[in-house]
Amino acid sequence: MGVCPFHPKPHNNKAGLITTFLLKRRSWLDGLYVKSYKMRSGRVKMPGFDLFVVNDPNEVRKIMIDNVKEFPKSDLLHELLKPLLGVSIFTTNGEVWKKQRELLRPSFEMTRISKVFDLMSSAAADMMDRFRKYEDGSIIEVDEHMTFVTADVIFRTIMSAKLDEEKGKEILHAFVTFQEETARTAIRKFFCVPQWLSNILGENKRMKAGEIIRQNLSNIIKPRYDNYANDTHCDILSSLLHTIDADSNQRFSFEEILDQVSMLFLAGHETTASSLTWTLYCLSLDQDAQQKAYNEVISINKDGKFSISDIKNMRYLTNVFKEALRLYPPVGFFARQSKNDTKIRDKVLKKGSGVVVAPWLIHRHEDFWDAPHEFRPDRHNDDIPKEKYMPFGLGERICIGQGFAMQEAIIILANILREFKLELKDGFIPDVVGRLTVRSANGMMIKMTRRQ
Ligand code: HEM
Repeated sequence: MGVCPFHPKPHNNKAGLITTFLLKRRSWLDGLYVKSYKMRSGRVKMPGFDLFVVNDPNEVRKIMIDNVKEFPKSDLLHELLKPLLGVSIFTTNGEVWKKQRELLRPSFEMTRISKVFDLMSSAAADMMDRFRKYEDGSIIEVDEHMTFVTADVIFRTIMSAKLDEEKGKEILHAFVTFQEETARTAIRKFFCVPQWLSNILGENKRMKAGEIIRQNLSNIIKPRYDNYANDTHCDILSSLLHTIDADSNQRFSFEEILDQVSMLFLAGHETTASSLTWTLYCLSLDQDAQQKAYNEVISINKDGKFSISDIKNMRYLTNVFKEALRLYPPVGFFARQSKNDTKIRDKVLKKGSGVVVAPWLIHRHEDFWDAPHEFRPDRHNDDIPKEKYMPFGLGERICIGQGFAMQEAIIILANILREFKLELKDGFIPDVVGRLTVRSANGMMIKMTRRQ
């Protein structure tokens, strides 16, 4: 038996068009219904878009691995994220994507070296100092802390810069606005709301938020770009600055580098922050799992600085994190489109139709899991087929930062658990919303008490 963390209750029946519009404007999870967690595939018809949701493992394999060229990343996703990410690896396709992935690969090999581990550990140490400033037993909104520390890790590892608290607040606030407005823009596009109305309803606000984030990143990157020959840093930005494009034999332009860094900032902090907040939530609900994780952490290292091998040996804590990723996959859906007319199961798809593989549904599918909504870290003692568990994606578009994120998450969790006992604030229920990532709209209120 495991505890059953909160998730939005699905509707009994498929909602009508207007209801769908109103519900999904807030969160796409609000539009799900009971059958969504049982079906192998389903079709969502909207005035401006035809969408196929695919849960069936064989079809998922075709879309994400065997036939991946037929199901590129969606143009709509690219268009929606462009104000922030420009033309970067997360949304590009074909040769452009291939080249960008090649360009970034060596930087991520760097994440295995101890320098990155040390940078993550120092960001975690600063986070612990922030927690220690609260009175013992305070109720703390931990989501804000997880967002800050993960953004700080990205700043330190990618740009060798510490995230300053004031600037941090400005960037993270702009990012929340960007997320909320992007989800709304998507729904407006599905329902053919005209562009002029969309601009009034939030599109301008969204553009402004994207600009604020890019301007802040640009302020750090530009001096280093202009003076790249003397750049002695050993970070991901430095490797981007020194890379020569094999085709043009030129350095990457400032805009190209800004696009990649903005993308790494988005993909690298938002997802990890979401997963850490949900892990702290699950551990606060499941005191037995928390005690087991705590025992493991102190049996490995009671009071010293954690080493890379300490972190690797935290098997149970890793299972806890994986189980939180199952229940609350930060990237709740993967957006693709069909390149040609095609067929999925018995359904005919027209060229350009939207195809969605949704870990949120697959990870909670009734045919694939026992007690799908329960938190049971021990499930991960067994191998789980990758078509049924894919928090980091699948196939050639799999997350490039997976190793980075796993290492970072365990460092942060181990530091918190060793020093604090976590309990959910009495009566607190998270407001689970699906936007670009799966987050709690009312934060995460946790009582943190010092362990003696
Ligand atoms: C718990 C944390 C994370 C989760 C759950 C996660 C999840 C994912 C998923 C599901 C995808 C594939 C999306 C798709 O196929 O549509 C992806 C792609 C990507 N992620 Fe992550 N991610 C995490 C952390 C990170 C970090 C820390 C970085 C970088 C510092 C990163 C960088 C990327 C990049 C660059 C891609 C695009 C890869 C490509 O298309 O070739 N991610 N991530």
